[in-house]
Amino acid sequence: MEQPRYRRILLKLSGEALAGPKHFGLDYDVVTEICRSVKEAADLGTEIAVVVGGGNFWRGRSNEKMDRTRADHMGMLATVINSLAIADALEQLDVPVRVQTAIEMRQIAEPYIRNRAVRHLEKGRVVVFGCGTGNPFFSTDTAAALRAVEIDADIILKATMVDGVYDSDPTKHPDAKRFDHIAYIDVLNRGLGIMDSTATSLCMDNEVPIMVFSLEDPRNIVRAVLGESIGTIVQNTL
Ligand SMILES: Nc1ncnc2c1ncn2[C@@H]1O[C@H](COP(=O)(O)OP(=O)(O)OP(=O)(O)O)[C@@H](O)[C@H]1O
Ligand SMILES: O=c1ccn([C@@H]2O[C@H](COP(=O)(O)O)[C@@H](O)[C@H]2O)c(=O)[nH]1
Repeated sequence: MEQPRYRRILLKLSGEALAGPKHFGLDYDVVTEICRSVKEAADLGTEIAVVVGGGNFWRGRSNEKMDRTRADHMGMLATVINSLAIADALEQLDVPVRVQTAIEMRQIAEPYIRNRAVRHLEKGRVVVFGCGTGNPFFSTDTAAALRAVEIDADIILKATMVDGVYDSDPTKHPDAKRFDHIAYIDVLNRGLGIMDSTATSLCMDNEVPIMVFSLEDPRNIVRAVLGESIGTIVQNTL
């Protein structure tokens, strides 16, 4: 059997990608396809924690008329909807899974308890972290960075709408150039918007590498876990 490159990963799933062709809300078939690849990756023996975005429902910063804190609370709730959908699809595929939320909602999910999350991972359960960091003015990328550091993940696999980090936003600049590798400091100095600067800084300070790759083909998750060169690696040393 093929060996996974990483002992423990933090998989950051784009919320937007879960909407599929409808571009809003959840497409359960898309969620299931992604979860098939998560199962395949888990079967390789790598421990998997998941943080999912909420962009398929709501992003606090996009709603300028609202009070930002309240809008961000709504965004965090959106991540819980996505987390529960992922948990459901994984369970239907017979993958053991637990959801933990940064804001308590005990009737729905476990509260986030770091040691408990690690224990779940050691037992081979996928752990899905909902509600981001639990604080407004942050993003799920920052939540992914924070949880990755807390659980001592080897890498953040950021599965998103683009196939890597470019020298400018490729959705706005079709001639943008993709990097195979880039240093965190260059992402920050060039102001590249693939992740927010808080998330990038947290990864840089704690030396957690990030692999950015496209979720258009969900099997990229398996390729990434096997250490194949897909997308862009962000780390300190090039
Ligand atoms: N330099 C860049 N290289 C690659 N993508 C970039 C760059 N600058 C901006 N982007 C944008 O970043 C987006 C990915 O980041 P974003 O945080 O929006 O995704 P996400 O975390 O998958 O979102 P969500 O979970 O909220 O749906 C891409 O779709 C792309 O438009
Ligand atoms: O720690 C966090 C994480 C997220 N939010 C809010 O949720 C939405 C959705 O997250 P994305 O990372 O944009 O997918 C985000 O726009 C925030 O409004 C938060 O407040 N705190």
